[in-house]
Amino acid sequence: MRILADENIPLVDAFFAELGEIRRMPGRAINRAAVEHTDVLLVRSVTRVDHELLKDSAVRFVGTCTIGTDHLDLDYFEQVGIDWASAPGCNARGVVDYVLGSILALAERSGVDPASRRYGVVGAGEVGGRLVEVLRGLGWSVQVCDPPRAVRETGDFVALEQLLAECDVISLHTPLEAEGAFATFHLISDAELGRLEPGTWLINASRGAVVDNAALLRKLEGGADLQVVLDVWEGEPQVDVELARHCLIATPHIAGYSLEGKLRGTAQIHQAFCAARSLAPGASLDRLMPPPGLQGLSFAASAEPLSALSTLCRAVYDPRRDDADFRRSLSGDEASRRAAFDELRKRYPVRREIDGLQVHIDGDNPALERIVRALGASLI
Ligand SMILES: NC(=O)c1ccc[n+]([C@@H]2O[C@H](COP(=O)([O-])OP(=O)(O)OC[C@H]3O[C@@H](n4cnc5c(N)ncnc54)[C@H](O)[C@@H]3O)[C@@H](O)[C@H]2O)c1
Ligand SMILES: O=C(O)[C@H](O)[C@H](O)COP(=O)(O)O
Repeated sequence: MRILADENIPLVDAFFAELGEIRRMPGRAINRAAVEHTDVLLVRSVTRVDHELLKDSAVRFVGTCTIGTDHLDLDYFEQVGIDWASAPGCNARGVVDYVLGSILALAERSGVDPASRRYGVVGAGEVGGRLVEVLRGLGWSVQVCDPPRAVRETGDFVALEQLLAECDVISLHTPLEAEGAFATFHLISDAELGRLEPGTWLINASRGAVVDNAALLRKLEGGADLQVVLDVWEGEPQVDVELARHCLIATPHIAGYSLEGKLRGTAQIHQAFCAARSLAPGASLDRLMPPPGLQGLSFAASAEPLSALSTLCRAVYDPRRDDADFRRSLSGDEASRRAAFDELRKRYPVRREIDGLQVHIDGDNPALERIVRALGASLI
């Protein structure tokens, strides 16, 4: 079997070497010539996989080691009988950690208690659903907008208009859908931005085009009292430098880049491939996941809960480091900025997930215990 893999997929050898011969390429360079003699194509989000790419190829399985599938033409796969798989939820926790870190940075910057804010989560699937659980676990007020779920389930869902008007922290976690009853392309544009109260925080770690970037820039240049965190951009790897400069946190699509998230992505695709071909999976992630460098933290019983929350989150991951690296790259010309966007992602440092922490509290501190549980960390 001939396997072509994006060079940024970790552990490809461990999971796929016994299944066939592996070639690697930069994801953006994968083209028709490269896939011509390929049976299995393993990609990340930067490779558009459609009729144009696959029409003369031997590809019969496409695996994307990502949550998002907006780069795949799934209708075409269906039409021509190409098996495919994505990795639902693989890096959802990493995105939650990114959003938590961003909220703490916004709170510190504005001198506001994050517990006093009203949170609005738009899209409550793998990522948004976990985020809602963590925020509610912390005892914070959360509204959820998810129209597709609202038609299927009974639950406490609100309309987007209500959420935008009533919440002062908005976090977007929808898929990017260009068409259909629940289309999300430019879900947040002039009208929606106009509904936001002064002092709102807006976070987008879903897909760039869920927010109309030009409308957002107009709003910010008009002096709107709006604090913005963007991990994803319309037209990546090209980024609107002015928009990035107006953001409190700007990062190159790394919200989900925890080590666990990346390795789970490969493992899930391996499992899906084996299931599609009725093969027994030959490798298991349990044996391949390295232990985290930071394993535990210890607090005195007198620890102030909110400051302990910051300590816990930032000990593992602080998105301001990624913001600083990205911001430095914005001073170059367009070609160097595009290259830097990809390079920062390719050379991304090892980052672990907050729920892998073990926390000891030296005595009784129920408020801090609640925080530890809400984060999904273990109390020892
Ligand atoms: N920045 C990153 O590194 C990163 C990492 C992982 C995922 N993502 C992106 O995050 C987004 C969410 O991923 P996920 O795994 O939670 O997806 P998911 O499919 O599990 O959940 C998406 C949720 O959005 C809801 N939804 C759909 N249309 C909607 C609409 N118009 N309004 C409100 N809700 C709507 C769906 O019903 C679903 O519950 C995707 O765009 C994904 O590509 C980004
Ligand atoms: O969809 C996803 O899983 C994420 O957006 C993922 O982090 C994208 O990373 P990439 O495939 O671009 O490396």
